[in-house]
Amino acid sequence: MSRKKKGSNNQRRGGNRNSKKDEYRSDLLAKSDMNNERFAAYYQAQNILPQEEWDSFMDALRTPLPTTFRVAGSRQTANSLNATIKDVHVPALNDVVFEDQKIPPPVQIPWYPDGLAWQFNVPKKVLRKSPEFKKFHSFLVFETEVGNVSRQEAVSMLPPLFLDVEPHHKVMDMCAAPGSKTAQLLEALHAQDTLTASSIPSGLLLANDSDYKRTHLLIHQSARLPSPALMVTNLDASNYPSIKVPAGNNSRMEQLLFDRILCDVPCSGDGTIRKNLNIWKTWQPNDGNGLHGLQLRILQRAMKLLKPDGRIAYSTCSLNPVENEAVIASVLLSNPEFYLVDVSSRLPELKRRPGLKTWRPTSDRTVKTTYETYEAFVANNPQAASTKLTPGHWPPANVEELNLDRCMRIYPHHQDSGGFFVAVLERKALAGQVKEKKRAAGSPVPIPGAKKPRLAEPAESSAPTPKEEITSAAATPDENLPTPSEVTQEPSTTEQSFKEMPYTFLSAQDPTLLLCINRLHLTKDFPSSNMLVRNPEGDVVRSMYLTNDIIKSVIQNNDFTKIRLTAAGTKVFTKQEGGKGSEAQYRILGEGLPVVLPYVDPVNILQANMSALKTFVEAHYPLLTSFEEPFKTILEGLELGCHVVNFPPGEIDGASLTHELLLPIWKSGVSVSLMVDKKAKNALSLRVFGKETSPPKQREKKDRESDAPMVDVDEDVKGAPDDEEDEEMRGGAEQIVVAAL
Ligand SMILES: C[S@@+](CC[C@H](N)C(=O)[O-])C[C@H]1O[C@@H](n2cnc3c(N)ncnc32)[C@H](O)[C@@H]1O
Repeated sequence: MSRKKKGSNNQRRGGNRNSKKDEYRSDLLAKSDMNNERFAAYYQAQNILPQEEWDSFMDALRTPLPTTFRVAGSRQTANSLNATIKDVHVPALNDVVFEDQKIPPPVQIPWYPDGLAWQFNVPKKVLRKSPEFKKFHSFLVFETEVGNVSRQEAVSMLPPLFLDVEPHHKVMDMCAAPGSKTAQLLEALHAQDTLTASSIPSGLLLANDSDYKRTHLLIHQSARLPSPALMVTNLDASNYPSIKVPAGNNSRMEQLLFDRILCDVPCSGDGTIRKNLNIWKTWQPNDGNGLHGLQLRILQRAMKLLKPDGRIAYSTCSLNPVENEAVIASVLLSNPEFYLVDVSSRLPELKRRPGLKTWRPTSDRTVKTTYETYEAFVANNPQAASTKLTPGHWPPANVEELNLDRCMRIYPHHQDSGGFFVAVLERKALAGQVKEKKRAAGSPVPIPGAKKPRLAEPAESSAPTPKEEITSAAATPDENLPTPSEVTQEPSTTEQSFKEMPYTFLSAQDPTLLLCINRLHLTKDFPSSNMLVRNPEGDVVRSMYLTNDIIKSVIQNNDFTKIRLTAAGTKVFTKQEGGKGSEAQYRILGEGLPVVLPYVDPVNILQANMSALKTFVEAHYPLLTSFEEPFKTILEGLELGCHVVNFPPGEIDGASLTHELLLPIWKSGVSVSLMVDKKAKNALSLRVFGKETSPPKQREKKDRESDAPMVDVDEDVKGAPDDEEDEEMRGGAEQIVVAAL
């Protein structure tokens, strides 16, 4: 393969950290090298498209994928930021001409609800050099950092949309990392959030991934929408243990079953070939063949965890029927209480093709031959038994009865997207459960490698006693982790020993908790019995987390020395050492404020204005004397510690705040500071005042350091990756403190 000249971008972005990815960047691989005879022969044999579409399909695969993003966050927040994109940014990009060429502005993806997803196709050079696009690009970068924008492939946004999640649903995301779809599910659970305050959903989202490092990436990502209803586990989804919860009001325990389950399974990922150019070089049919068994086991397990009338979305970013229709056909055969849902009238603007009813697997790397039936394959391959191919890789005899045409295939040339597959399955009402039990003993399709799932034991045994408290968001995402499409290994969760901290609920009378509630002026209805800490002694050492009732019940009734629980609830309070001479106190974390806000006594919320906001944003530790009256006197009269400030909409010097903003501050002796991390502050400054904040001046820093809080406000932000290329892998700032304006 010939390569075009290497750009200098790689060096600029920090040496060769991304060398593996950059090697295959679209501007480094000539179109003429985007060929793979095996790929073409295989998909021609599968008849995935009418012959007349083949050339446009292949052409689309050879063109770079447009940039797509989703306006994230709870509904009101997202709608508000979306209006800014539509009414401010897009008009400014409407008439951009670059090197004599008109550059098209971003457009809304037509099928995405409420126009919240966008797409644009602009060369990097334009993003760097056109002042209008440069400004828009900075806006996107900052909003992504604070979690208001999610750079996500358009097709990857699809599966959660078919689940219709509601705030009371119990939802499971079986293969969740790095978490772009988890975020969508969380947003749906939090549909009732307002611009400034978070709701506490009665349902839950259990997000799981078998890769430990990627689980922490997931935790990092989902901290963009802090939720007391989120739990993260690190387990093999194909063998996921049953979770116990009390049955109604009596003391009997029953298995927790889910209303909605997402199975976005590991796959060969050839639908991502437009951005993962190495697939051109490496593709061969056994990639998909080898994953079929794991995909099947994960989906089978999901089916056992689903409530009657519940719904599953199964998805892959692969075009291979062996990973798609073959998996669906096999599970339908062994679970007759399930059926494929006809979703053809949903998202009417989405161009899709029905699922296949015939396909021809092969284990021949060169794809010289493919086989219509398993029997034909065995007859022609003496080594058949040593391949990963099973009868379940082929269409079953009753394929016509399964409605496989209800599956959705998304092809790149139809709407300039990646390739994708989604199937929506529902479980029939209760009578089906009886059938399921009868069938379980002799399911017609053997599932390669299937194990009996473990049952969670009652929470009797004590948790391990690690030395230090670990905050759930402390992981540093690893940029060299494989992208989802590259995950082709059988999972192993046993590689790392299980060192998670225990989860201990505080007594509502815990003296430190009570002190904290008093100092922060929280109302009596604050759910103090749902506060947990994570350290072996169960004492308040540093941070306190809030969960909803169902997460509390799950934690209290299951043995988490056996279920690898890596996060639960959301961190709301953390200890703040005082400056010189003042005692330590607890403060509301920026990310926790929306959750705590409904319980902050309104009389204790300080009222500020645009001038105060400007002072807070321009300096890092502004002196009390730098504020205008009457806010200056209000600040001077405050006790030291954490307070909440309300900035109502307003204008100053041409800058405007269009929605109310509530932020935590910390008052020290002579200065006061916003308790938001640098990135959030930058995004706020850019949005309201049109400029970034400046780094602290040496002088300013020196003058105030004796007065400033001992812990920097950035203490909770660790290791956000800075690779803008890979949106699925991209983490964001951990604190979502600034709602969209
Ligand atoms: C396609 S990716 C998921 C992408 C994710 N849903 C998102 O939207 O960000 C597949 C994920 O499955 C995980 N995985 C692989 N084998 C697994 C297993 N046996 N159990 C659970 N997760 C598994 C991988 O670590 C990977 O993160």
